[in-house]
Amino acid sequence: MALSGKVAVVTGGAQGLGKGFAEILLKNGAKVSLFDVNEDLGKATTAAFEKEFGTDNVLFYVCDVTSEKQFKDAFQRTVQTFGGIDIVCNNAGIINEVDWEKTVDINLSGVIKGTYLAMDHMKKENGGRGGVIINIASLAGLGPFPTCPVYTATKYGVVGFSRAMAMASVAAGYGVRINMLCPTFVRTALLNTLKLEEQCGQFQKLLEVNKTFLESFGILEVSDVVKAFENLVLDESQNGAAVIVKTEGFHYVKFPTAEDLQIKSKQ
Ligand SMILES: NC(=O)C1=CN([C@@H]2O[C@H](COP(=O)(O)OP(=O)(O)OC[C@H]3O[C@@H](n4cnc5c(N)ncnc54)[C@H](O)[C@@H]3O)[C@@H](O)[C@H]2O)C=CC1
Ligand SMILES: CCCCCC(=O)/C=C/C=C\C/C=C\C/C=C\CCCC(=O)O
Repeated sequence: MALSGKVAVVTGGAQGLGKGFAEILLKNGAKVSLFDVNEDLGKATTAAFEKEFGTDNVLFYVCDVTSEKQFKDAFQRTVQTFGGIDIVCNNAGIINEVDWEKTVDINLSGVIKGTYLAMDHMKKENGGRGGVIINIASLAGLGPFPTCPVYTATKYGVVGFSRAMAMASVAAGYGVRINMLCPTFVRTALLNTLKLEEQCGQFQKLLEVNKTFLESFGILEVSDVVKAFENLVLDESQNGAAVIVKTEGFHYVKFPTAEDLQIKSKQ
């Protein structure tokens, strides 16, 4: 998909990976609407992007992905201003094994809400232009991260939901591709939460497990994941596939496709 002139939404775009995804989309000539619950950080990131990429190309909405109303309004206002949506990246995520319901609300329900709202605007049967939805999972969506069982569950949920939606999109002829990104550890603010008792609760004492995992997988830079993201947005050939990002590089995980399961498109 050529990105120039396309319209993108990135949730959790104020910092970390979301900010990196937004920046590469802007560099490729897309218009980007950032949704984030952190107003101060969101405004600061938007101001920096406006300076570099122009005020007509960036929007920011204060939006908590757990709020259906805020999320719906932010999508609607983006469409009103930019004229449609072609790319959505459901990226907002947290780790909180104590308030684990909040983790499920943001990491899984937030991705489901974001995907359904994106589909409302993008699917061809509603007059949308089609496009791509990239849901940010984790390597912990493909294998267990023992100190964060609920985080792991949400990321497995993101992978399962996205695979099913990718096939539903083919069957229904929505014209929207869905992919998942599964990075190992990345140097962002999220990584610091691993040390915090209020976030990790009973699992905080298993610091040795974290140490073993961190030593085994290493730590990626945001730019490593951004490269994989850019490739995934541009490559239209792999609906329903996940991309793993490790320190060695990135590669597709091949799941059975809609075609393999003999799912036919309505159109
Ligand atoms: N950092 C890592 O090691 C890895 C991160 N991931 C995933 O990447 C995604 C982004 O993570 P990072 O950039 O590392 O985190 P981060 O903590 O640096 O950034 C997360 C952003 O999401 C926003 N956010 C949090 N709750 C929100 C809500 N309810 N509504 C809207 N925005 C909200 C925050 O304000 C922040 O701007 C997450 O889904 C995370 O699970 C996946 C694998 C590894
Ligand atoms: C606080 C940041 C840590 C959590 C962020 C995150 O999502 C990082 C995950 C890192 C590693 C993944 C954890 C478990 C993976 C277990 C097995 C993977 C098997 C699959 C494979 O290696 O291909």
